[in-house]
Amino acid sequence: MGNVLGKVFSSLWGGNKEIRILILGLDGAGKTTLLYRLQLGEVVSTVPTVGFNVETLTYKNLKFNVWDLGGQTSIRPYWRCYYANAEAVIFVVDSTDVDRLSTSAAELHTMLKEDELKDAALLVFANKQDQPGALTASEVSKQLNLVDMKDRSWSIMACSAIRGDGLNEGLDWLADVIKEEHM
Ligand SMILES: Nc1nc2c(ncn2[C@@H]2O[C@H](COP(=O)(O)OP(=O)(O)OP(=O)(O)O)[C@@H](O)[C@H]2O)c(=O)[nH]1
Ligand SMILES: [Mg+2]
Repeated sequence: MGNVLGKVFSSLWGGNKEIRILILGLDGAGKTTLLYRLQLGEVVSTVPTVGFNVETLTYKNLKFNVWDLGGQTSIRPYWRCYYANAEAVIFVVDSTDVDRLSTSAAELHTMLKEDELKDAALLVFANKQDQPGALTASEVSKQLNLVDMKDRSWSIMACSAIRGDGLNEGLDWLADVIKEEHM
């Protein structure tokens, strides 16, 4: 029964349409760790991403095509090559990297000014909550000026890509927003 309903709803939302999602954020924020934690359910060892990783994730009947882009300063200018048709951005922040929160905020707001992303939902992950000294989600939210953001669906979630906490809560929010926009 659940399966039948699932299929009905799945066709209502465009069936197997892949939903393009970008994972962005500064180098070392934990984007690649997060991607593979979500896809494989385990922690992989990573090296700094030069270029991108792309994986398909099925979550709550939605098929996400997830692009994890390298975050080093020299490759951030290439993020914009991937903006077209992105339905959502997952922006990852290292909550212990207090010195670079202003850089993170600047990159976030530069990105959000782009016309191609004007309708994209934004999920911020305040990552590395397993570390001592990690700022809370509300402290990160304040530093990123998220409350000033009008005309966009956004949310922030505290998480640890290593431990896995908070990830499903974040994706639940994203799946609900995407389903609302598709109905
Ligand atoms: N303690 C802790 N470490 C984490 C967490 N997530 C990622 N890391 C570590 O942070 C480092 C960088 O993680 P990556 O996933 O490679 O970071 P990235 O954002 O993909 O970096 P770039 O590819 O350079 O943009 C690695 O040593 C990860 O193990 C977390 O939740 N907690
Ligand atoms: Mg990476």
